Amino acid sequence: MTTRVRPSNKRCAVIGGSGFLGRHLVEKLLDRGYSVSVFDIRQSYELPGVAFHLGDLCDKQALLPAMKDVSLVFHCASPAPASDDRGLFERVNIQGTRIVIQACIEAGVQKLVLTSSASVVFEGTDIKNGREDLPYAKKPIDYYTETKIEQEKLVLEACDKEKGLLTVAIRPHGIFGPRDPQLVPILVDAARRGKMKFIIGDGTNLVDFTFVENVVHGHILAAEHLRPDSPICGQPYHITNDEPVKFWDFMSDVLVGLGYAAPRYHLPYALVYGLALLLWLLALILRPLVSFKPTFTPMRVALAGTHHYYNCERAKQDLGYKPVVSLKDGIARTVQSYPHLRQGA
Ligand SMILES: NC(=O)C1=CN([C@@H]2O[C@H](COP(=O)(O)OP(=O)(O)OC[C@H]3O[C@@H](n4cnc5c(N)ncnc54)[C@H](OP(=O)(O)O)[C@@H]3O)[C@@H](O)[C@H]2O)C=CC1
Ligand SMILES: CC(C)=CCC[C@@H](C)[C@H]1CC[C@H]2C3=C(CC[C@]12C)[C@@]1(C)CCC(=O)C[C@@H]1CC3
Repeated sequence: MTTRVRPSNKRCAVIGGSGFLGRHLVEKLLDRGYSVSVFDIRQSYELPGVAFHLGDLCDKQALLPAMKDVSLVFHCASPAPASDDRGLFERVNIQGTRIVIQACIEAGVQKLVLTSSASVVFEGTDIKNGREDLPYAKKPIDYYTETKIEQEKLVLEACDKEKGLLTVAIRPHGIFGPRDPQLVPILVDAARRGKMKFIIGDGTNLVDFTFVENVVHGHILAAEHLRPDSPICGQPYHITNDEPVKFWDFMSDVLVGLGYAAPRYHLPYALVYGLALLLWLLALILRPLVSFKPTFTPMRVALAGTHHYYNCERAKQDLGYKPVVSLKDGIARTVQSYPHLRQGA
């Protein structure tokens, strides 16, 4: 007879642990006394107490060693939204997530926490104080979002108390913070190329930007509340800073903090959206001949010119969630962490 070793409650694996959010999560888990295995396609750092397993999450045989004796798995790997590669998103976010679930079951993992996205309900039009019961977007704004929807459904449907795998999904929005390779670098690049002079629309649209440590806090609370008798099993949770801010005020605070001018001139939303759509179509038609990536994509214009903020009451009620870093402090810490992106650096 073989006796199965019961995995320690403090052993976990972070799939995507080399990425922006993943690394912050790993650091906090270590602080809280967890031992951590990272599974990622690349290794971006070294830390005492972290075992790296490199591979593609679509390969179950590569995944299984990272889950050995692990009771809790965080899945926060995804191709970057900017890659805009439908085949890659489908392979990694949908087929790969099926494989992650199978591997969890085979390895005897008890809890799976998925990093989903609040954008799974966003169709490019206003969302004000959206709750988790909004329907999934019927027309998602891009392939990334389309596959994040399928990914979330797969993970939540896999929650099965009988089989012993409990699942939950965290839906963050607009994650920012030190080491983010997307938001601040894209913004600074646009500013340096003189493209941050304009405000799309009237500049009053409210959006959630969430400091990375609050997102990490939400993930750990979800993991620690995930028990067979808990109402959170198989549910999605919005995790935000709970301080919706005008999109263009946030952009201005970051730009001014780094020594760049704030955007000043207004452009009508419909005009910019129309132009972005035209450019996108042109890039699609010309793809066999030339490859160019416009800065203004319809998706980015929609994100920059509409309201999209979410209610996180459910996380407060069920997880005891409360942001641990305010928006003001989050922006200050972020700005301070990018000395190389300052004007003139
Ligand atoms: N950043 C944001 O504002 C938001 C992010 N999210 C979600 O949060 C999660 C983390 O995002 P973020 O930290 O910003 O992203 P990152 O790209 O920084 O991190 C993702 C990590 O996963 C790795 N990865 C990608 N494909 C595979 C694969 N096939 N096998 C193994 N590892 C892989 C990436 O490697 P490589 O870099 O080489 O591709 C990277 O190290 C994602 O699921 C994202 O959808 C949700 C809402 C908002
Ligand atoms: C809350 C949330 C989901 C934020 C999205 C983060 C990014 C998508 C944005 C970060 C920098 C933004 C940006 C633009 C669009 C949205 C971002 C990429 C523009 C391209 C919008 C058009 C411009 O005027 C230039 C902007 C550069 C920065």
